[in-house]
Amino acid sequence: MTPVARISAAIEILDQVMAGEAAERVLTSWGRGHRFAGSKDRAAIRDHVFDALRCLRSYAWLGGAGGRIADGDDGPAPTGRQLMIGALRSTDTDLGTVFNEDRFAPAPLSTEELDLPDLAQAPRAVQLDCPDWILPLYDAVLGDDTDAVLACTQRRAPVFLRVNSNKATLTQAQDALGVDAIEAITHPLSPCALEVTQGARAVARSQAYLTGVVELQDAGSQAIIDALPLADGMHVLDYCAGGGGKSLAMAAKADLSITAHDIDPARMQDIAPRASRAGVQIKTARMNDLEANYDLVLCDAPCSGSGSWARAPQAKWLLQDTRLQDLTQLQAHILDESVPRVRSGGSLVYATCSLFAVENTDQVAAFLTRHPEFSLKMDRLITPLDGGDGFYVAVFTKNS
Ligand SMILES: C[S@@+](CC[C@H](N)C(=O)[O-])C[C@H]1O[C@@H](n2cnc3c(N)ncnc32)[C@H](O)[C@@H]1O
Repeated sequence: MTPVARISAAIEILDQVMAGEAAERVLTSWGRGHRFAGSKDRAAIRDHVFDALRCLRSYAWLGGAGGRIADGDDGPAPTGRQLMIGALRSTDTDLGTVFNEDRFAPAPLSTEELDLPDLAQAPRAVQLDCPDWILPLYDAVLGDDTDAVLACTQRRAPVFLRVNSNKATLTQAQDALGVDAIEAITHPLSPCALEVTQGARAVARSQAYLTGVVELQDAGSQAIIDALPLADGMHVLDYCAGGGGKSLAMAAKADLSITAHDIDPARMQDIAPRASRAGVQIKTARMNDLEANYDLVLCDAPCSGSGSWARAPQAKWLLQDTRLQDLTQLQAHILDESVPRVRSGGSLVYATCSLFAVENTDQVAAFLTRHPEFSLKMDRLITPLDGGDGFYVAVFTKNS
C-alpha cells in the first residue's frame, strides 16, 4: 500500500472507532477484510489510528471539529478524515500531497478545509489532549509538571523489557536480543529494565523472549516491585494478579512462595506458561483457597489507568466521573478485603497505574483512618516524566 492509501484506511477505521467501536477490534477486522495489506501496512495504519487516539482533541481541533471528542451541542464527533487532516497539520505536512484525485487518496480538500484554526487558539485542555473534567485532577497532583506529563501521553510509549535475573545479566540479555536484531538500552527507572530502541515489533518472536530471558513490562511497573520489602522465604499473595506481570517480577527478586489470585480466574490463564518460560513457580488460587497469614499482600488494584494512557489512549476518552467513583469504591473494598490476609508485622502494598489523588493518596489516607492497625511505611508516585508509565505505590505495615 502507498502511504496515502494507508491514510485512507486509517480514516475508514477511525470513522468506526468514533462511532463507538473498540480500536483493537476494528483494526483486527479491517486486517481480516484486507488480506492484501502486509504486516508493514497494518503496523503503519495501526500507528496512524493510535496516534490519532492519543491526540484526539488537538487533531480534532486542527481538522475543524473544534476539539470535540464525541457528539455534542456544538457539533458531531470528529470524523476520521478530520482527525487525519489534524494529524497531518500537526506535522506541517502539505495536505495537497495526501488529499487529491490520486487513486486510493482521500478526496481533495473542501473550501472550509482549506481554512482551519491553529492549535495556539485552542483551550489548554484541547492542546494537551485531555478531557476538560480530568485536567484539574492532573493539575492538583502534578502542578507545574502537568503540561509536560500530558505531552508524554501524546507520544507513543516506549517498549520496555524486564531482564529475568534468574536467567541472565543485562548484558547477556542485550546480546540475546541482538541475535534477533533487537537493540535495547538500560533505563534508570529500574535496574533490570531495558528500553527497546530498535526492533520492538520482533520482541514477542525473539529467542530472548521465548526462553524467558526477558519479559515485556513497563519500567514504572518494574519500579513498583523494586520498592517492595521482599526477602527469601516470604509467602506473598498477589491479590489482583491479572496476567501475573507483577507476580513474575516478584519471583525474580527473591526466593518466594507466590500465590496469584484474581476475582476473574480467566485473567490468570497466561500465568502458568509465563512462569514456565521464566523458570519460576507461581500458584494460582481462588478466594476460598487463600491463606490468612501472608508476609506480603500486593493489591495492584483496578484503576482509571491515567498513568498509562499513552499505551491505552481510548480509555482516556471513555472514562466518566461515575466510573471513577465506582473505581475508588472498588479500590477501598479490595484493600479492606486484603486486611485479614496480612500477618501481624507483614506488609500490605497498594498500587495503581493512576496519577490521580482520589485513587492514590486519598485512598491511602482513608485506609489508614479505617485501619489504624496499619502504618504507612513509604509511598511513591512515578510519572511519565520518569520515562515509563505513571504508577503509584504505597507500602503499609500491619502493626504487631
Ligand atoms: C490492574 S489489573 C492487575 C494487573 C496485574 N497485576 C499485572 O501486573 O499484570 C487489576 C486486576 O484486579 C482484578 N480485580 C478486580 N476486582 C477484584 C477483586 N475484588 N478481587 C481481586 N481481584 C480483583 C481485575 O480482574 C484485574 O485483573
